[in-house]
This record gives sequence, structure tokens and C-alpha cells, in this order.
Amino acid sequence: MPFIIAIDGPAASGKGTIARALAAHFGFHHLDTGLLYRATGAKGGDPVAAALGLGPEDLGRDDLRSAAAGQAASRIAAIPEVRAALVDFQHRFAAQEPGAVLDGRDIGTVICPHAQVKLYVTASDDVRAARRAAELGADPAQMLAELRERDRRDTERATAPLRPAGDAVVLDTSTLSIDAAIADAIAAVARVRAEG
Ligand SMILES: Nc1ncnc2c1ncn2[C@@H]1O[C@H](COP(=O)(O)OP(=O)(O)O)[C@@H](O)[C@H]1O
Ligand SMILES: Nc1ccn([C@@H]2O[C@H](COP(=O)(O)OP(=O)(O)O)[C@@H](O)[C@H]2O)c(=O)n1
Repeated sequence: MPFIIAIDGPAASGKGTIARALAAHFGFHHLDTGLLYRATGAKGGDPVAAALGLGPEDLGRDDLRSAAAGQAASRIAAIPEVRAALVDFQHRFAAQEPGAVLDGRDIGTVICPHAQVKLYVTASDDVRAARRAAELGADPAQMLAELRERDRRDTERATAPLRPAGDAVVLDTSTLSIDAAIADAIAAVARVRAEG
């Protein structure tokens, strides 16, 4: 059975950084599920058809990391039929041997509720805004407003809202360097692997 690591958390908390590092460390596959929603939103037209028809050219667009693409993603992500259209792809990805790391908003709660390890990565609003502002070369105050709007939409939607799974390990990266956050995450996964 493949080993699945589910990582969820709010915008710019460090999920992707940790997910990539865990996948490299353990030799697992990695899927940034946010990219599926960003590509669906960016494609335009009927969002359900866009989600069902996603191809490599959609996922390879170079404008998916922008704040505008994030906003568009969180709008279409609230549509239950869009989420349903993306489930199979995520399940097939998670079934790969020897294991997979998926990061997003509903991985531990909805997509992979039986994941062997669940992490909920978070950080203070100000820290997340500063990190994303540095990444995109944007204004921190503007980023703070953008992240808060998206987090509110992601948390308050009826279908698959952002929340920690009951059995998730919470990792607050506010005062952690990237290396320290990765080390904590590797230790959390190693604990479970040693038990099992
Ligand atoms: N612990 C950390 N300390 C400082 N910067 C970080 C840390 N974790 C991530 N970052 C940086 O913050 C930004 C957002 O991180 P990312 O992993 O993309 O978050 P998410 O996937 O949750 O949106 C990136 O520029 C990343 O390099
Ligand atoms: N599993 C997921 C992943 C992303 N999303 C949506 O897609 C948007 C973009 O996700 P992302 O992970 O790329 O965003 P960041 O955390 O990198 O800013 C989120 O704000 C959510 O609305 C989701 O609903 N479910």
C-alpha cells in the first residue's frame, strides 16, 4: 500500500515548501493540488468543463502563481461540481508507489482521509503575507488583504472547507526557518513510519 502524506493549511503557510522537501527526502511523488484549482480558474469558460479537461499545457502556464490566479482559483474552488471533477485525478496520483505527498486545503479531510500522516501547516497572517509579498515582489499590506479574503472564502465554503483534520499534526512555521520547518515535518513523518 502506498504511503500517503496529506498536507493542508492556509495560503502561503509553507505547505508546498514542506511537501516538496518531504517528497525528495522519502522518494515520494508530489502533487501541488492548488495548481489544479489555479489552472481551472485561469482557463476561463465553464469551470466544470475546464476542470475535467485539464491537460499538461494548462498546468504548465507561467501565470498560475499570481495573486489574481489565486483569487480566481478560490472562487471556482467553492463550486462542488468543480471539486468533484478533480477527485479522480488526485486519487490516482495518491495511489502511486512507493508513496505520495499531496498539499492543498482538503487532502487530510476529504481527498485522503486515510493518509498515514496528516500535517496542518500554518503561520501568522503577517508572516504569510510578508513571505508571499517577497515571493511575488508585491506590497505586504495588499498581500495581507488578498490572503485574508482567500482564507475566508476557503474556510467558509460549504464543500470541503479548509480545516485541520482531527488527527493532523499542526506545524506553525511563523518563527521557523525553512530548514527548521522541514526538519520538524521529516521528524513527524519518521515517527509514524517507525511506529508502523
Ligand atoms: N519557514 C519558512 N520561513 C521563511 N520563508 C518560508 C518558509 N516556508 C516557506 N517560505 C517561503 O514562503 C513562500 C510561501 O511558501 P509556500 O511553500 O509556497 O507556501 P504555500 O504552499 O503554503 O502557499 C515561499 O516564497 C517560500 O519560499
Ligand atoms: N486542495 C485544494 C487546493 C487549493 N484549493 C483552492 O485553490 C486556491 C489556491 O491554492 P494554492 O494552494 O495554490 O494557494 P497558496 O496556498 O499557494 O496561496 C486556494 O485558495 C483554494 O481556494 C482548494 O480549494 N483545495
